[in-house]
Amino acid sequence: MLLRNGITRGEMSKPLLGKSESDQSYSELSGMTVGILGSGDFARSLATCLVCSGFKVVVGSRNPKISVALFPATTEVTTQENAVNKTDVIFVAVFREHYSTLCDLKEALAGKILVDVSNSTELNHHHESNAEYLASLFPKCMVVKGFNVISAWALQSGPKDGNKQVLVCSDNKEARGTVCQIARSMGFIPVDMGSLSSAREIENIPLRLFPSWKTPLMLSLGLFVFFYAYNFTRSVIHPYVTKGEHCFYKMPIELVNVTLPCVAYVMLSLVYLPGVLAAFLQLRYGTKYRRFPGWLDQWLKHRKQIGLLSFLSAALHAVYSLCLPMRRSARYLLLNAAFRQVKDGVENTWVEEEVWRMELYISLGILALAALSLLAVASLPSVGNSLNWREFSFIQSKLGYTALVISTLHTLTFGWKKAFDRSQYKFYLPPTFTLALVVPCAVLLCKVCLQLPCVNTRLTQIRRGWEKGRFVRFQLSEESGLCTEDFSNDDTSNV
Ligand SMILES: Cc1cc2nc3c(=O)[nH]c(=O)nc-3n(C[C@H](O)[C@H](O)[C@H](O)COP(=O)(O)OP(=O)(O)OC[C@H]3O[C@@H](n4cnc5c(N)ncnc54)[C@H](O)[C@@H]3O)c2cc1C
Ligand SMILES: NC(=O)C1=CN([C@@H]2O[C@H](COP(=O)(O)OP(=O)(O)OC[C@H]3O[C@@H](n4cnc5c(N)ncnc54)[C@H](OP(=O)(O)O)[C@@H]3O)[C@@H](O)[C@H]2O)C=CC1
Ligand code: HEM
Ligand SMILES: [Cu+2]
Ligand SMILES: [Fe+3]
Repeated sequence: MLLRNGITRGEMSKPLLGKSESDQSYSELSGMTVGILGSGDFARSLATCLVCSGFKVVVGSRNPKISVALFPATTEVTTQENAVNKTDVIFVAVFREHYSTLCDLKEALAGKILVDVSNSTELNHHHESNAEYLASLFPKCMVVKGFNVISAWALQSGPKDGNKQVLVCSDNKEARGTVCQIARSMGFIPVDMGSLSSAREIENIPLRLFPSWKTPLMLSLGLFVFFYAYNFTRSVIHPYVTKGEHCFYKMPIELVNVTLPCVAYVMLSLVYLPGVLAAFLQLRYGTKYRRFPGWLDQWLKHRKQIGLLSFLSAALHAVYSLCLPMRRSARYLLLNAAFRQVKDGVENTWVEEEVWRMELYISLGILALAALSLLAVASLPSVGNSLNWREFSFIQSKLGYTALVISTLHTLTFGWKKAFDRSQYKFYLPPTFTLALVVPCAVLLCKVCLQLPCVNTRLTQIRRGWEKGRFVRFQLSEESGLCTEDFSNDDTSNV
């Protein structure tokens, strides 16, 4: 079924376009016989997918009689030697440890394409990659690395689930092309990775576990622990030590709901801090042709993950916030307050200022979350792909700063005058939101500075290629009329 798409597309274009190269390869491939050595999980899934893509499959097993029941009916299961003799392309679905047992087939395999699908068990386990090891055992074969990034499961369910890319490399260009065609016929997207020396890299890929998320995750975890400990000291230890009050019930919800928003808010500002730092560095260097320090480079690259984690924390904060009034503790506290009020004969405790403060900060919180949700949706590849880069960076940059501003207003209206209220200082520790405000406010302040006309013009010049103390590297003025100033050699910059 999967190949069908590929083939029909190829065949339909034939009458119109004449014989293009890929059409030829498609028709050459259909009905071609492909061999598989091994009868394990991977071999079975591969055979199934190859058969349903229109290939003939021959499986070479040490025990063909037993293995035959495991394969689709149209598959031929035979001895290793028989299978190898029947085809020119052979997938080696055997673990590296057993490659040497295939050495008896050396003569039969000479001149054929061997596809190494194996994975390593740990990063850089052996000094040479599995594929290079196979090539050294069979010097007369054309060894191609491929398909190891596809799990047996993904092969079986077809390329609609999971990763569709198949990374392929080989020292023989033709062999590489053939395997790419087979992958394409099966509905995968082959990615040409060049010579066999890339095999090591390709074999390491399935061993990685979210490498780009590690640092951002540690960062958010670190912030969480810090803010949680800070709040724990203020809201649980302080009342316990000073008045002997037990406030441990606050640990699962109330403390978490002070910690999470602070993590979300600080992380959001950490998404936009590196861009500001980069701009300042460019102003200082006076050129964009100088590399940023490594840590800043890494930081800039991790902004997406930091932003998504910020969104996750903010979403959790919203859910926790909605739960605040439905807790039993909240009801008891409310009833107790009501009783006290009745006893004191107070009829009305309405405080206009408090009402307005809360209405405003909740509404701002909801708006901030809405902006963050749009950012998160835009970072889905399918959505991002439908936007041009201008639209994408407009959403990411402008909407992101909007979210940061609204969050700041949310936090400020929540805090209101608490920062100036001495009773809010527990153990001399200021309220948590004041700590959370530091970095975001600094980022916003710097951003405002960068927007000042004198700074902004210089930054724009630098980003167009102008360099301090040098003549203009390229002249826009004649062709586009965009740039009429003469930027040459003015060290007395207006920054
Ligand atoms: C929920 C969420 C999801 C996110 N998802 C993504 C995502 O999917 N992908 C992603 O990349 N980020 C993502 N981010 C991170 C962040 O939104 C983007 O990195 C954003 O582009 C940062 O904007 P910025 O204005 O700080 O920086 P930048 O856009 O880097 O730069 C600021 C300004 O300087 C200009 N500029 C910068 N460098 C140059 C240069 N060398 N030459 C000329 N002009 C330059 C830009 O045009 C821009 O106007 C996400 C954030 C959040 C909160
Ligand atoms: N399972 C997966 O999801 C993926 C697996 N791979 C790779 O595919 C290869 C095979 O994996 P998988 O199918 O899961 O493994 P299995 O253990 O299920 O299958 C291995 C097969 O190798 C054959 N074989 C040939 N010679 C020997 C020997 N001397 N000793 C033992 N077995 C031998 C056996 O078939 P017979 O008895 O018929 O000869 C056996 O069925 C591995 O290199 C793996 O890294 C790659 C990507 C994903
Ligand atoms: C639907 C969205 C939101 C709702 C309903 C909401 C609600 C609340 C509530 C009720 C509080 C007070 C918590 C308490 O009493 O301890 C609060 C505090 C706070 N919120 Fe939100 N919020 C939302 C979104 C956001 C977003 C998107 C951010 C930032 C990214 C944010 C950052 C903060 C911060 C920093 C505090 C102060 C925490 C403290 O120090 O106590 N909120 N929010
Ligand atoms: Cu298929
Ligand atoms: Fe080993």
